[in-house]
Amino acid sequence: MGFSIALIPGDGIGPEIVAEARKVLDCVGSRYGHEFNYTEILMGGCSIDAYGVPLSDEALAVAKSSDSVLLGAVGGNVGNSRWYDVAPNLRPEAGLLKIRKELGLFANIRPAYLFNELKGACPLKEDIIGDGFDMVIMRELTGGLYFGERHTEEVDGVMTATDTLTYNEEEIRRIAVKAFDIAMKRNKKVISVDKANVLDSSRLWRKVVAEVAKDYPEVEVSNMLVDNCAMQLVMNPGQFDVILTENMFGDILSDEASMITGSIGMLSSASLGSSKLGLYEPSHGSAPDIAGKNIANPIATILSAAMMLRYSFDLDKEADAVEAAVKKVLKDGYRTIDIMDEGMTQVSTSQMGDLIADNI
Ligand SMILES: NC(=O)c1ccc[n+]([C@@H]2O[C@H](COP(=O)([O-])OP(=O)(O)OC[C@H]3O[C@@H](n4cnc5c(N)ncnc54)[C@H](O)[C@@H]3O)[C@@H](O)[C@H]2O)c1
Ligand SMILES: CC(C)[C@H](C(=O)O)[C@@H](O)C(=O)O
Ligand SMILES: [Mg+2]
Repeated sequence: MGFSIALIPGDGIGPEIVAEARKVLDCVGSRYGHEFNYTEILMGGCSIDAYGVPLSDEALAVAKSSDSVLLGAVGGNVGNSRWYDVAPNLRPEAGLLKIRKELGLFANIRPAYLFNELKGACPLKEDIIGDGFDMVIMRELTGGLYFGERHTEEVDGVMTATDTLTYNEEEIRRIAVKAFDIAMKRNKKVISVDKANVLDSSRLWRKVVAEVAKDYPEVEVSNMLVDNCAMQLVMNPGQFDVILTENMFGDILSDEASMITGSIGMLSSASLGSSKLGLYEPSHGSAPDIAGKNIANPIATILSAAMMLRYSFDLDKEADAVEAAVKKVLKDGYRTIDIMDEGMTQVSTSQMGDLIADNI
């Protein structure tokens, strides 16, 4: 079968890791008889340099008309880059927020899974990790602080900046439904994470989640405050199956969870809406500190491509093949530097991509 993929390499390590995911997809294509047609588009700093905007209308139109979108990462060194000395909607990250909003991708699924082979790269003690770590963060992606009204102004001679956090019950309901649906396919346990001791939006969040829970009597549901959750993740990670949370809490907690899997270079993600069109990207950023060195871990992007096969194209056995190839390569002892451990063989970004592709 043929599938169209909008490919967004982006900035920093983006082009390096996307090239490896494409290599793996091409192997899947020839092994299983599918044709993946790529159209490369610019987003982020590279688009600002070329067109003066982080995402052009033309690029957005290509993404909208594709079967799926695969992204590396966008952005540069925030404290030290010409891309950030401008209005917020002209910064590299604005392109990412725009594509998420325009494509209606309100559900960001971030699976945090510790491969047995990487237990040595996990910073937690063995007795804390126990049998392993396998959970999903269901992060709301098109609401909250990222999309609220904001401005900076001088008030009584003092510079004052404002961001607003708004959720309506429809936005909460649709992401809660996604979380409960995924829990039904897993261990039937949802922990909804909020800050209901302080925020009105979190109080509404709790109320709506409780309503949705009534439709899923088999799912065990509880609430947890976000600060406690940050602590519980490192103290007792095994208690989590599905975390359901709002946009910014999910952003922060997913970076934390990634380290339990060994490295942020292991955490894949899928951003979905109500159609088959999804955006697939690693959870990490453009890593300017290691860009251009061929040392970045491409596995998060490769596993994101596997999620694309599964969710956007319904190619389950092909997705299984990619995940199995990643596991085999780790089992054979190959590691990029971020997950390197004693007695293992260190490989580059492109060597890791070759090894995974060879194992499809
Ligand atoms: N989806 C995205 O496009 C996305 C996501 C997060 C951050 N960003 C952007 O990326 C830029 C850099 O942000 P940051 O430095 O805070 O976060 P980052 O995730 O880019 O990097 C954090 C640390 O993790 C390391 N790292 C990240 N990915 C890695 C990989 N695949 N293999 C090995 N090591 C890896 C980096 O070297 C760095 O030390 C910022 O402009 C930020 O806005 C973009
Ligand atoms: C770059 C930034 C806008 C983005 C986010 O916060 O959503 C990133 O950190 C992520 O996790 O995808
Ligand atoms: Mg993030």
